[in-house]
Amino acid sequence: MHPKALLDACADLLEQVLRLDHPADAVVSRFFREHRSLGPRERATLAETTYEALRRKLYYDHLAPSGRGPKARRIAILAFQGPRDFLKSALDEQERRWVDECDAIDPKDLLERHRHNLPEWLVDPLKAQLGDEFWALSDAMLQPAPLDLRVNALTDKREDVVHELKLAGIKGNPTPYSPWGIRLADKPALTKLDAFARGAIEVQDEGSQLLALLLEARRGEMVVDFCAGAGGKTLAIGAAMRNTGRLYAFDVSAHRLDALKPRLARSKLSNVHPAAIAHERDDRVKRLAGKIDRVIVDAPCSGLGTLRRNPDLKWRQSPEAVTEMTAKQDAILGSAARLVKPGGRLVYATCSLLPPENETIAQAFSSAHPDFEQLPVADILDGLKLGSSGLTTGGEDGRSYLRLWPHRHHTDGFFAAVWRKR
Ligand SMILES: C[S@@+](CC[C@H](N)C(=O)[O-])C[C@H]1O[C@@H](n2cnc3c(N)ncnc32)[C@H](O)[C@@H]1O
Repeated sequence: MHPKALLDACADLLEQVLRLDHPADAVVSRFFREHRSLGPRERATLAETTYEALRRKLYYDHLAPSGRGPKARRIAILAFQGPRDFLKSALDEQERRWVDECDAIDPKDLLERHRHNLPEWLVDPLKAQLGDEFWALSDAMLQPAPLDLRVNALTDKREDVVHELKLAGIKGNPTPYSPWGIRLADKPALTKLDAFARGAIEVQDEGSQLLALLLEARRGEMVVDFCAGAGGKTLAIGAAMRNTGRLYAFDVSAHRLDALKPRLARSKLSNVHPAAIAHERDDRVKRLAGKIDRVIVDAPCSGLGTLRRNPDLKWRQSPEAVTEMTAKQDAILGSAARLVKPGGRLVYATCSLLPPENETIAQAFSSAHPDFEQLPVADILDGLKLGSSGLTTGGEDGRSYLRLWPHRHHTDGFFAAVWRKR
């Protein structure tokens, strides 16, 4: 594609994405469906430029007025993810000079907001938790996330899959925390690989794998994944159960559960039972009350731990939406807890970085449910021989909750709390 045409396409796509009225990934997918002739490299440039524009939106909004032409084109030029020579061949002389001036700006001379590129309402709660480390987090949030895979523990060994990928020209290393994980060096297409087709690998962030591990689901048990979505954790848990017992995958979104089905077919698991529920107090939930060995609530949340992948969330979320979310989280956790039988385990998890969606929900649950004893996450990680150092916070000794941060652990941001029903 001619550089000018690709830059125009970037500007068209950005014009749609920057309205922020739909999730960026949905807008990008629709754009690709409407422009079927785009090749894989062009698609990569379009997607990466879009995500870069969303990541550094405040910075680019600050620079854009000094350029000329439609705003979406100016942002597309500033955020363009491709060789500089290629970009410049799409520009006129004046635009080229402008790009050079912008490239020469020293980040040290910028206002804080143009460096961290976060909305103000998010800055204070993050600084309150991290102090000076806030800058390491905000830098990490401006980078794309690595591509992590989870090896299907039912069918394959991690070292064999690493070797198989290597033979296919794909470099990957075992992840530091999850025994199932492989972190790839690049972002290759995976769907044509035999390992993918036969269900030996799934794309899953290492942090998400750790949440599934915290459930410690065993052979023959009755387990519920209460907010299963497209089943990232369901598939990991089903394999950990060695395809025995019964694993219910509940969700209020039948559409999301539909996306689980092809993954389930590839995985060779036959112990998973997806079921759409109307709400958290659905009759199906009531019928299983007190009968379940382990329940995981991967609650709907602000998603702010995933800003590397979903940078539009920081512009589409608001303090009001977070407050609404916490009421939902509280209600879902309370209902899901009724499923757990005496001696059973309950895991509450989010991919949020905000205490009101995390520690506050967990503490309120503990206070309201004296029949649930909180288990220190660090004890579980140590028991699994995964090592807990630096992964947990809270309680007198900092061992209560799992707290993963992109800049420390190179995973998405995750929280988890665990209880045992007395
Ligand atoms: C964080 S996502 C789950 C991701 C999934 N566990 C995974 O690992 O791929 C949260 C899910 O909760 C679902 N949800 C929202 N409200 C719910 C409710 N009241 N009961 C059950 N699920 C709900 C959403 O549809 C969404 O799929």
